[in-house]
Amino acid sequence: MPAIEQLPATNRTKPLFSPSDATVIFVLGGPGAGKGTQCANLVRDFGFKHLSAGDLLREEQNRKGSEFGDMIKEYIRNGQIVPMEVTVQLLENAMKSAMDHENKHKFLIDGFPRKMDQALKFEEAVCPSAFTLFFDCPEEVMQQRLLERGKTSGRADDNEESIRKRFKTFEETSMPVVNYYKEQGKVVWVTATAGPDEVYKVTKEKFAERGIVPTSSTTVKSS
Ligand SMILES: Nc1ncnc2c1ncn2[C@@H]1O[C@H](COP(=O)(O)OP(=O)(O)OP(=O)(O)O)[C@@H](O)[C@H]1O
Ligand SMILES: O=c1ccn([C@@H]2O[C@H](COP(=O)(O)O)[C@@H](O)[C@H]2O)c(=O)[nH]1
Ligand SMILES: [Mg+2]
Repeated sequence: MPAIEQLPATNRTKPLFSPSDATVIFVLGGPGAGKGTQCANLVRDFGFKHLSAGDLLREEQNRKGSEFGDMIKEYIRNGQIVPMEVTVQLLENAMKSAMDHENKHKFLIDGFPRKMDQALKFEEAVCPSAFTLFFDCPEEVMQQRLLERGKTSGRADDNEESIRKRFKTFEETSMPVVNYYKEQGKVVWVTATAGPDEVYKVTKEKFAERGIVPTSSTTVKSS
């Protein structure tokens, strides 16, 4: 990728894609709320393309020759939000690739936007969002899940110190984004304390209320 100030999305003031080119659903929730878990269910049943901002950043961090690798590593370990130019560009690149090579046009953008500047820039330069799916979960529950996941995940931020920092960033920086969309009536709110199956059941019900149904339910079975 070019230097940060030369990234194409940075200076664009009209969205590259319109809502008729691509459906974008932002997926938010605290660290460990179950965003990735539920996105996997939605991909399986609804045909979405799942783009996790965290996964794209980790991929860029590990890409040989990336000029952003060291910076990303530090931000992630400290639970801070990487400068938005990098994340917005990674998402734009991934969307383009999915549209061109996989003919996918419906996106779950997981763990993004985590900060107001990202929300505004993405919608200005890449694509307006349809709505935000928000998984609401108490900190104690999320902490338990993350510590459990940390036994095997190998993630540099699944430890007590990083988790504490991630919770702080979530409350101070990411919840204002959820509230911004909530004020516009653009949040689908799901309580995520129960087990994964129950959370998914409620998610599907809320999607159905918006007319979004599993792709398999429209498939005509051949005899
Ligand atoms: N509803 C649930 N009940 C119990 N455990 C869950 C539930 N949803 C997810 N988990 C488990 O909790 C851990 C975190 O889930 P997941 O990775 O989906 O969360 P996340 O919101 O994507 O987290 P992060 O913000 O760190 O990426 C995983 O080990 C997952 O298996
Ligand atoms: O828009 C984003 C999304 C994520 N980050 C950084 O990545 C980690 C991990 O994200 P997960 O969604 O938990 O995989 C997050 O704590 C941030 O440090 C980001 O900077 N910007
Ligand atoms: Mg995740």
